[in-house]
Amino acid sequence: MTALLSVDALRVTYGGVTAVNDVDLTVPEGKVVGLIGPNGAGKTSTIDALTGYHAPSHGTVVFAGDDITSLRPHLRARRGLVRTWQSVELFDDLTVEENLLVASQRMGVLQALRDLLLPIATHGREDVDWALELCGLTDVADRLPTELSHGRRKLVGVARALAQRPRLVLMDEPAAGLDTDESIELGKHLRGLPEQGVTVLLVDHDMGLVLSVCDEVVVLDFGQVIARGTPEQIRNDDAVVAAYLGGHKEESHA
Ligand SMILES: Nc1ncnc2c1ncn2[C@@H]1O[C@H](COP(=O)(O)OP(=O)(O)OP(=O)(O)O)[C@@H](O)[C@H]1O
Repeated sequence: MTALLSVDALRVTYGGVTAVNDVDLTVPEGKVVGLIGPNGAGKTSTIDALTGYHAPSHGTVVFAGDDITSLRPHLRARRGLVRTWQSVELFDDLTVEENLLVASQRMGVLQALRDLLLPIATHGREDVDWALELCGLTDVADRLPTELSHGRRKLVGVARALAQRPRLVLMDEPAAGLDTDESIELGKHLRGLPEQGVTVLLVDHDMGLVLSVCDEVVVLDFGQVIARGTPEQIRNDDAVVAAYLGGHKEESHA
């Protein structure tokens, strides 16, 4: 199995706080990999380091065979490594489709040349239609985000990342705030991504979602990997159970 993303000895610090310590991670192409852990375990810090939003103090990040450890976020995105955010910041005065169109525009010389040659409305249209379809949003393409349920707005956040045609999408808590039905709906869309050529690294507290959609799961606690394996192995792992029960009882949904 080819590794699309491999992370070696990643360390992330904020001043004197070590949020991620010596983490190795492999995301094989065509898989959905879960990254879970109690509050403060270092999940978002890991995503920030992998996408270039916070420079790691140690370690390497290799994507599609290239060392991207020092690459800026937009250059990683251009190579096909994109993320979603915990809070969905959509443009409320643009339609769902327009929100995706904005995301699908790639900046740079090629974009400028296309601006000269093509009407703006045609840019990225195929990618946007594809992302809308994948997330079951085609019927609300012309609606404003404020007209949608919280669950569907979260899906717009996912679709916005997909409209960039990523090879790997890192999702930071896409199920936060969703009810059970919305989470199941999201899971169906996530599970369909590998066959569309999109590999997924999924961070979420919704254990039902993570254990049902992921091929493998990595568990962090206090910035370190404490377990990795199939959902079945993780479900029965003593260290994982202890991490979630010991001192983290506030995570009733996990
Ligand atoms: N900007 C920051 N400055 C200082 N410390 C930070 C910063 N961001 C995160 N931390 C600390 O780093 C550790 C890991 O935080 P992080 O947000 O990565 O965890 P998490 O697993 O994503 O948590 P949650 O599930 O609550 O989102 C925590 O101790 C947190 O307080």
